[in-house]
Amino acid sequence: MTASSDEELDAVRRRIDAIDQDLLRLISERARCAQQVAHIKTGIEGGGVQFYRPEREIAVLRRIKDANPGPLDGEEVARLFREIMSACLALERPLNAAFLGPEGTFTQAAAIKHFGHSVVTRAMATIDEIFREVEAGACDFGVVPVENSTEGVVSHTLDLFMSSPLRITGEVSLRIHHHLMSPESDLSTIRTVYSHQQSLAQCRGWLDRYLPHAERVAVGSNADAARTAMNEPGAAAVAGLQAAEIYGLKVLAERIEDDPGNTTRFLVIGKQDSPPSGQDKTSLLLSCRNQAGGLHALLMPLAAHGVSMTRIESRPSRRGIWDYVFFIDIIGHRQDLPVAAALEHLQKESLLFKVLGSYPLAVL
Ligand SMILES: C=C(O[C@@H]1C=C(C(=O)O)C=C[C@H]1O)C(=O)O
Repeated sequence: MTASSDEELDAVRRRIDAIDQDLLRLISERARCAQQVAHIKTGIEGGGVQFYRPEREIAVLRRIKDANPGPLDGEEVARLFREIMSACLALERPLNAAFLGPEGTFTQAAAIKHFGHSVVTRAMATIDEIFREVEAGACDFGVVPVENSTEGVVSHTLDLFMSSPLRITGEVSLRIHHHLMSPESDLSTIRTVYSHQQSLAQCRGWLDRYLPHAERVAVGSNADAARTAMNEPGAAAVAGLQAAEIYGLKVLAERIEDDPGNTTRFLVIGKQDSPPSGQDKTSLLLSCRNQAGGLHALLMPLAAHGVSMTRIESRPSRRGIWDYVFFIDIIGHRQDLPVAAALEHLQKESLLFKVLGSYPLAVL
């Protein structure tokens, strides 16, 4: 390196150091503003303060993405601001979120993607337990898997909504990469593969090809699988990278999912409703009369008011053999005029009518 390029490098580094000082000062100033917000909120609302405002956070992230001058990618800057807000909110009051444990599951990764790293994540053994903890007020929010792009819907989660008073307050999509990990170093020694049943299904092609003789054992979660494999000779787990790190396993094969676009959608559940953010989604639980044209009558009001439906799932209601309920997602907030009109109309057509929640479309 020449003397002049050395000097040039030094000059740029000094500039970076000065910028970091400015950033630190600005971030601290922002954090003090968040503290003031907390103070004002407590004054106005007294005991029942809602510190976390999802619609406000989403507005901040959208604004940042729209104003982003580059060269950093929009998603990247939004992620940085997600973390700044997470830390500022924790100064007001730390949030806690129940997820499907143990440590290292994709549900935990989804919780952190949604709330940022300052959220306190609490591992639960089952999806039922997540609902119960949030219902009891022991956790502010819960994060539950609801749908996978290759394996379809997580029906247990949908079933729990039938009897729960909780609301959907957000959604998170996560790209899922599966890895084969083991205490062993050689693929040929693997006799048992542990994983969650959905993950085994998502890697079926790879497992058929490379481990055709290994037994596949379904367990409660991917992280459980990693923990089990840790102490068992000849065992391997299919799980995410975090699990390999937490349980000290060697990654024998990376990204073994059959579909490279493999994505899982998670729902954030809580007691509070999210106010309109301008770009929202509403989830409904409906059931119609068991007669010809029943479903058609349910969907008519949506079409009549120009409301788009993005998903429909049917589930047996467990009340009678032919009695089905429908989980429907539509675009718009329940308070938006066309949606409000469609919902009023729908309610008259349905036997069972429940708005599971209106929540902002995910930014990250
Ligand atoms: C600062 C506020 O409280 C929280 C923190 C936010 C932030 O750091 O930008 C935004 C929304 C709230 O979750 C607020 O309500 O404006």
